[in-house]
Amino acid sequence: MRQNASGRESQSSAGSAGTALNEAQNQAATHGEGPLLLLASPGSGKTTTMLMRIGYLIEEKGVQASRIKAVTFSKASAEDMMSRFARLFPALAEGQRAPDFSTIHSLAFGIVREHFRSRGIVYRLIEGRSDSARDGQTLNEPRNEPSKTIILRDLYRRLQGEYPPDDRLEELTRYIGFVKNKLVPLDRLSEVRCDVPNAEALFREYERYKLSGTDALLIDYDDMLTIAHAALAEDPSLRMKVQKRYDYVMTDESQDTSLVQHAILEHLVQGHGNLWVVADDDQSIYGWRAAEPGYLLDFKRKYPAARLLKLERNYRSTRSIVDVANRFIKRNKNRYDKNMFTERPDGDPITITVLPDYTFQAKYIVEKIIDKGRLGETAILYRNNSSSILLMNALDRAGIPFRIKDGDARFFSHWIVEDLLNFMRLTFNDRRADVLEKIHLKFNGYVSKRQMAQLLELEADREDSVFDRLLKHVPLQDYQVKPLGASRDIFRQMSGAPPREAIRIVRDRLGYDKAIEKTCERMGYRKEALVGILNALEEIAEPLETMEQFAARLKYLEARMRQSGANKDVEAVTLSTLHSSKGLEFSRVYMVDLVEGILPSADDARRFDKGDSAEMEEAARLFYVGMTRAKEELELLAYGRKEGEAVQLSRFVSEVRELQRPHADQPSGKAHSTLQPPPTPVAAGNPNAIRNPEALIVGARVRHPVFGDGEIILKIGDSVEIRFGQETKRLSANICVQRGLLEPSPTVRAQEPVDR
Ligand SMILES: Nc1ncnc2c1ncn2[C@@H]1O[C@H](COP(=O)(O)OP(=O)(O)OP(=O)(O)O)[C@@H](O)[C@H]1O
Repeated sequence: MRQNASGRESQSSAGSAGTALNEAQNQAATHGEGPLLLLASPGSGKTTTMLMRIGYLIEEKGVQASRIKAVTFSKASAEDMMSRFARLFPALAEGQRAPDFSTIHSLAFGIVREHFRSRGIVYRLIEGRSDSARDGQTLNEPRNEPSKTIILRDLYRRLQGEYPPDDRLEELTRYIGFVKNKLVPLDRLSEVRCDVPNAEALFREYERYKLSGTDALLIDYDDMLTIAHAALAEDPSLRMKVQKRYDYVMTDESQDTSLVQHAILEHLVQGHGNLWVVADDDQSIYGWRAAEPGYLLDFKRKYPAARLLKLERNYRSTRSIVDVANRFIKRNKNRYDKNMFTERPDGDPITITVLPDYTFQAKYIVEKIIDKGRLGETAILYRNNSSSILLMNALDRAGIPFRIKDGDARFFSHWIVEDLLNFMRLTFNDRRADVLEKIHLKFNGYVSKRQMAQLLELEADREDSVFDRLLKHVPLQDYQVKPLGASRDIFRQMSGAPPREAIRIVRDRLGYDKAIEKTCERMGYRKEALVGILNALEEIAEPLETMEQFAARLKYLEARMRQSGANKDVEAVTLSTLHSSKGLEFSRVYMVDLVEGILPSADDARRFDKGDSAEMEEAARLFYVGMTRAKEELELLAYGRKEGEAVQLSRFVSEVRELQRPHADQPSGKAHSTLQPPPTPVAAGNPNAIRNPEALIVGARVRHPVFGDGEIILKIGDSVEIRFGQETKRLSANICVQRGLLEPSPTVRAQEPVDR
């Protein structure tokens, strides 16, 4: 490096890249032979250091680029590294001289191919997910690429008698990957937790199918790893051949490397031990996918000669963010101790905003974004993909360009969405038995499968509705007659209703909510998730006048989600899950839905209460990853109510609030374990008073001591217009807040409105 942090001239020529490394970076980049573990805090320049090391090895040590293997976490980061390397060392990045950046999967696949070739094994790859897999599509249909989704769906149906819903299929896929990545022996499968009934049997069936399903051996992405590992272990000539290929092996994001991946890397460096590993155990967020951060804690045992270095200086964020994030993560117990610090200025404190109700969140963010601008420097981060739906709906309505990182469009093909559209279809034409067939078990009157089959056999009558045909021609139970007659009338009344009203009628009067509840009991689904989908649909329907508009809006949003990478060249807000935000940085970050049950999840909390803190610590790390994406401004958003029920502020937000108080506890503070989810806090004076002017957002219902209950209809700067009955008042937001003049109206009062 041209110059290190201590000002000494260094021998390394990586300085040709013009970057002055600090002392720790410099030591790591110019490390000689043997294993090294570099523990790096967020924003501490680990990628920069890794690239500089490659430059150093080539320029200073005369190592041929092709003898260096740099393993990255994803294909996108391999590409990103290559382009960053090309910027730092343009002369070294061309043609044959370029170093070899790739994912561990691509490395493993190369080994697998060699192994299969030498044994004459014919194989076909199973591709990951197929969005086009629908009920009825089976394994027997010819396809170019076998799809893992279709294979698993079909095996599931064969074993369980019905198709799995998407989330169950996803859980099954995760389980299979987990077992492989953890190298779980077949006789210990039962020790791996999985919420899918008969997961173990399904796993075995899947393995059997891959061996016997077609003319060739089928392998999926996880198999690449296990097969490469086994081949290296069992075939000395292959192992030696692969070992001879690289003199230096480097891995990035190693906190998320799994056991089988570590094992492959071990084979690779067995001869020379030149393994250079960079990791941040505090950013390990893929435990559920079998990442093995514990391996890092054990690194010294595995490689007793290993050198251990730390990069603790954060170049990204202001001191306010770095200090709080550092003390926050120190509450985790299972970690290497690090002390992240920064030389950057203080900046603004982290903002904590608790809105009265979930429904205000998207509107609130939209207002903030309009107010603050700098779209390209803004990110909204969330725990679950489902959060993106209402955010994108609101941003789109406000005409704010956005891009979604790794968007997930499955919401739009969820069976709940299909159900609602079918209910609406039946209001257009209540003679369609084919539409009734899709929902006949889901509303009052409950038409059995047998009755439905009888109805379908009847000749379609031009005049009669499906209900009249049922009542006239199909034998019914006595108790069905009245509700089916009533349902016919309700469907007729619904015809032409605005979509939001129609959804409410389906839910309340046709008894869809009750049917959902029963399905949840029968199938073990999470009711909150399904109700959340219904509420999101209501929100999308809110301003629309017709059901056609509603269907078109859903189509539009789905298309928008599918082109998630759109707006690449436009100044656009980034929407991302916390997981996908790793490695990114933005001037301004909003973290949303920070309530108990989401982050941490109900499952994290349950296990934690039983004394198992692993998941809770991973949830804290995920929160930490989110916080450390922000360069200047970080706002944490929560609310007091969701889906009509009170919710509690995330314990992580309470911890941040506590850490921001003057003289908050210092290093080593409390473990997350000592903090219970807090009771919703109250303000001084009028305990219900709204204390943050930003909570006064359009649509919020408030109560004033003189004017009574009202609704905010306009807000421009400090001025808020509130409609109280027939009268509209224009008030100063700041004065109202300072004097505690407004509180949420009683429908939402139970919760604290806003806190900072
Ligand atoms: N020695 C240095 N002097 C000045 N700036 C630096 C130095 N090292 C890194 N940086 C800057 O710090 C920022 C973060 O660097 P980099 O992207 O390499 O971090 P990272 O450790 O990979 O981050 P994360 O793990 O959070 O994704 C970049 O803008 C980089 O240019």
